[in-house]
Amino acid sequence: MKDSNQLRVAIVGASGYAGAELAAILIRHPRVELCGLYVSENSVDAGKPISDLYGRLRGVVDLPLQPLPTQFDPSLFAQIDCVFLATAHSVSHDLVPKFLACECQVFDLSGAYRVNQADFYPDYYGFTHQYPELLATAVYGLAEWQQAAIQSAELIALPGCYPTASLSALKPLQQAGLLDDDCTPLIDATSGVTGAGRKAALASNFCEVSLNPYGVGTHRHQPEISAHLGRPVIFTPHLGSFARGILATIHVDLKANVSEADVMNAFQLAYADKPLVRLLPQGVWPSINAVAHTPYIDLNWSKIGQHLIIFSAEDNLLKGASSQAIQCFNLRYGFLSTQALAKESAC
Ligand SMILES: NC(=O)C1=CN([C@@H]2O[C@H](COP(=O)(O)OP(=O)(O)OC[C@H]3O[C@@H](n4cnc5c(N)ncnc54)[C@H](OP(=O)(O)O)[C@@H]3O)[C@@H](O)[C@H]2O)C=CC1
Ligand SMILES: CC(=O)N[C@@H](CCC(=O)OP(=O)(O)O)C(=O)O
Repeated sequence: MKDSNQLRVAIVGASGYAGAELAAILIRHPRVELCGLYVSENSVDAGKPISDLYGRLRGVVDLPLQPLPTQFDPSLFAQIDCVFLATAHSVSHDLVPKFLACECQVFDLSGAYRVNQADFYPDYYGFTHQYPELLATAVYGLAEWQQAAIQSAELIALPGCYPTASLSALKPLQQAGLLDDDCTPLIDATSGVTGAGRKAALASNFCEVSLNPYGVGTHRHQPEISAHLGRPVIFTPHLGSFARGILATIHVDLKANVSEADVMNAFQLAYADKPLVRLLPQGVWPSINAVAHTPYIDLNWSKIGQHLIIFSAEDNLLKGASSQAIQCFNLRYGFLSTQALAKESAC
C-alpha cells in the first residue's frame, strides 16, 4: 500500500458489464479506496456518473467515468496501488506494461495474458503479442488452483468465463489421475448474453438471440482450457436467451478401476476448504438461477459405468470474471478470500 492501510484501486473499462460489477463489489470492500473509474478517451460516457448507466448503483457508486488519455500519463496513477482492466483483449495487451511500470499490481480480465505461448495470439486473438516476457510472468487467476502464485504476482490474468466453468469441473479429476489416458473431455456450455459485453451487436440483439452453438471448433477458449488442463478438449459454446450465467455439461471417460468414491474424494480434496465452490448434494443439479448474481460456482456429477458427466454453473460476470478477480485480489493482499463477496468463513 503506497500511503495508507487502504489499497487505492482504479478500474479501467468501468462502464462495461464486468467493470460495473467490479465497482459494485469494490465499493463495499473494507480495505479498498475506489479512486478512479476509466473509459476510453472518446467514450460517449466520459464524464457521466457510473450510476447514470447502472441505476442500481445510484447512491452506491456515483463516481464519474473518466476518459483515459490515449497518450498514457503515468502521473495519473502514481498513487494507485492496483488496477483492474475490464477492457477488450487488445486494449489490455497495450495497457498492462504501462500500469506495471507505475508499480501497480494488475488484474486483467481480458484474454491478453492468459496463455504463455506467443503463437496462440495471432491465431485466436488476431494480434502478435508484443510482451512475451510478461506472458511468462503472468499468473493465471483460477483462484482455487493458484493461491500460492497469486500471493506474489504482479500481473494476474483472469480466466475466461467458460474456462473457469470447465477447469473447475475437470481439474480435480485430472489432478487425481482419474481420467482415462485416451479421454478427450467434451464440454458443451451455454452462456447468457452479457458474456458478449455491453456494446451493441447484431448477435446480441433481443430479436436475434435464440439458443444456438457458435464458434464451433474455433473458439479461443478451447486452447485456453487445454493449456491449463494439460490435455486436449473439445469445447462448444452456445448462446442462450438469458442475461447472465453459464451452465456447462462435460463428458469424460474414467480409468477402468475408478469408483464413485474416488470421484467424490477428488472433488472433496480439491474444494472442501474452498468456500466459493459448492459441491451440491446428490441429485441436486447446478442451475443458472442458483448462481446468477452470486460469486459461487456449483458442481455436481453423475457416473454411468466409467463415463462421468459433470455439471458446472456460475455467473459469467462474477465467478466467470469480476468476483473471481476480487477473489484473486483478496489472495494477493492477504485478505479473506471471500472478503466483500460472501458471508465470511474461516477459510
Ligand atoms: N462479459 C463477460 O461475461 C466476461 C468478460 N470478460 C472479459 O472482460 C473484459 C471486459 O468485458 P465486458 O465488461 O463484457 O466488456 P464491455 O464491452 O461491456 O466493456 C468494455 C469496457 O471497456 C471500455 N473501453 C473500451 N476501449 C477502451 C480504452 N481504449 N481505454 C479504456 N477503456 C476502454 C468501454 O467503454 P467505452 O467503449 O465507452 O470507452 C467499456 O467500459 C473483456 O476483455 C472480456 O473479454 C471475461 C470474462 C467474462
Ligand atoms: C456469450 C459470449 O459471447 N461470450 C464470450 C465469452 C466471454 C469471456 O469470458 O471471455 P473472454 O474474456 O475470453 O473474452 C465469447 O464467446 O466470446
